[in-house]
Amino acid sequence: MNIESLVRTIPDFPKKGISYKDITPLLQDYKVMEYCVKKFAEQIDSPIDKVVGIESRGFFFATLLAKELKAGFVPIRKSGKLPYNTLKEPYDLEYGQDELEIHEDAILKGEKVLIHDDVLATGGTAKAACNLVERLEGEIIQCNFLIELTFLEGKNQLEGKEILSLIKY
Ligand SMILES: O=P(O)(O)OC[C@H]1O[C@H](OP(=O)(O)OP(=O)(O)O)[C@H](O)[C@@H]1O
Ligand SMILES: Nc1ncnc2[nH]cnc12
Repeated sequence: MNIESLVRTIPDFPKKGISYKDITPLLQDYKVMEYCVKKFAEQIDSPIDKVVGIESRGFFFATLLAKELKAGFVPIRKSGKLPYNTLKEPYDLEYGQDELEIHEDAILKGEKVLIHDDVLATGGTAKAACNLVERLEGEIIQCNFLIELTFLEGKNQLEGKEILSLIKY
């Protein structure tokens, strides 16, 4: 299946100079979503306790993947959205700055964690997510992404982590 053809590139969104990868066409077909979930799942060879999805586009596949892997789902959200006690991590992204949060009881010490997001760009977001999981003493088994913008070298931020991306630009 050619999933790359279902990613739409929007020039100068949300800021001039950014070539935005829009995954919404890919989400419109449940067979494509099934295919992606299968592709992710077949490259995870140890049991997973929690799949962590990063707000907001990371949530789409993280919940599907959690169900497929018979794991729990944990949201990492942007500042001020989670209602209970949280841990916070500031981060930089390709077009700005923000802060991510996780509930303090979302991951138990030693739990095996898969981190998912739609896009790995500069890696700031994924790195902050890894820091949050590791502060809760979760063990990160893999970080996976639908899309990796290799020219931004986000992988360098995730040294020592297993990384999987279905589509690379
Ligand atoms: O590797 P980085 O340079 O950190 O960028 C990747 C992040 O940027 C996008 O999220 P965005 O902050 O645009 O939020 P959204 O998912 O809510 O649209 C994307 O979904 C990743 O989370
Ligand atoms: N170019 C891009 N397209 C979509 N999401 C992104 N997140 C960071 N950079 C992005």
